[in-house]
Amino acid sequence: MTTTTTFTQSLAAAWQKNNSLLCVGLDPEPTKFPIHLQGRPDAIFEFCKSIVDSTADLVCCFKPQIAYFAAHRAEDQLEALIAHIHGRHPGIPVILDAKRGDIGSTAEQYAIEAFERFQADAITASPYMGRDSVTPYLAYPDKGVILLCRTSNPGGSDLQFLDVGGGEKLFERVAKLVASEWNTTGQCALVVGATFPAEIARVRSIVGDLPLLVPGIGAQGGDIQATVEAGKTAGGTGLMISSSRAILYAGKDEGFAAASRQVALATRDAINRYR
Ligand SMILES: O=C(O)c1cc(=O)[nH]c(=O)n1[C@@H]1O[C@H](COP(=O)(O)O)[C@@H](O)[C@H]1O
Repeated sequence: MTTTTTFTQSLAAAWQKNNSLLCVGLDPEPTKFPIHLQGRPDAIFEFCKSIVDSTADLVCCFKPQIAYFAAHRAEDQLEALIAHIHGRHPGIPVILDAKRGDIGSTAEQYAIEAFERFQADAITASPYMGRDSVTPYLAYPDKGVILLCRTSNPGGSDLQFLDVGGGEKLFERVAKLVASEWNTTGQCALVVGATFPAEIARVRSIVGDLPLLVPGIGAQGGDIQATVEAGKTAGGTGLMISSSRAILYAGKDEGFAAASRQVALATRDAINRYR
């Protein structure tokens, strides 16, 4: 009998192996690439591959954002990049950040795209179309489904802070629903922005040890100490703290990947100080 490693298990193993709660976000913007890569047809793949290879021992996961590839007709480079991560850095899970959300029949296609075409280990999705819109992703028992709860952007409050009754806010209802009713198979996680540490603490108090994807440190200015102290589990894990631009564009010339490594190392260590 073959046993498959689930996203949750891979994540837990990577937290331990690399002693890291850092997620490097792969949001490639060709205009920000070093000159020697610009104009190359495979520039997006080469840029991301260099970042991946120079940071893989420092992270608990990678998170490519699909729009940065699709906008440049570079889905084939995303496919190649995920295959490269799996081949060269086995055990490091890949989250496809796609923030999908649609009726079940369409979500089935999104699931095929994420898990069969791109071979991602987890996907980000919106919870707002309800349980049946998430079921097609949960049909892949080894994959993770990371649902938006309290996003890092200022406008996240427009809807997520609405009172849904008795003083309960919408993001709290999402946290409760996902942790108690949707996570029957242990595949779910939530997105909570680093820009709102009080809400990270609130979500942690609702969801037990559920993994939290926490973007918003680095370019968006989230505080690392406040984020870790609010979100860590009793065991000092439970978090995928994601940073994209601050790591990707740390350097400008041929030594860009080494510069990214330095920032990733400093960020991982800063996170570890508060675990
Ligand atoms: O799901 C996400 O990853 C996400 C959720 C959220 O609330 N805020 C947020 O910034 N993100 C993503 O996280 C990344 C943040 O990038 P940086 O601000 O450059 O670190 C982008 O790819 C966003 O799309």
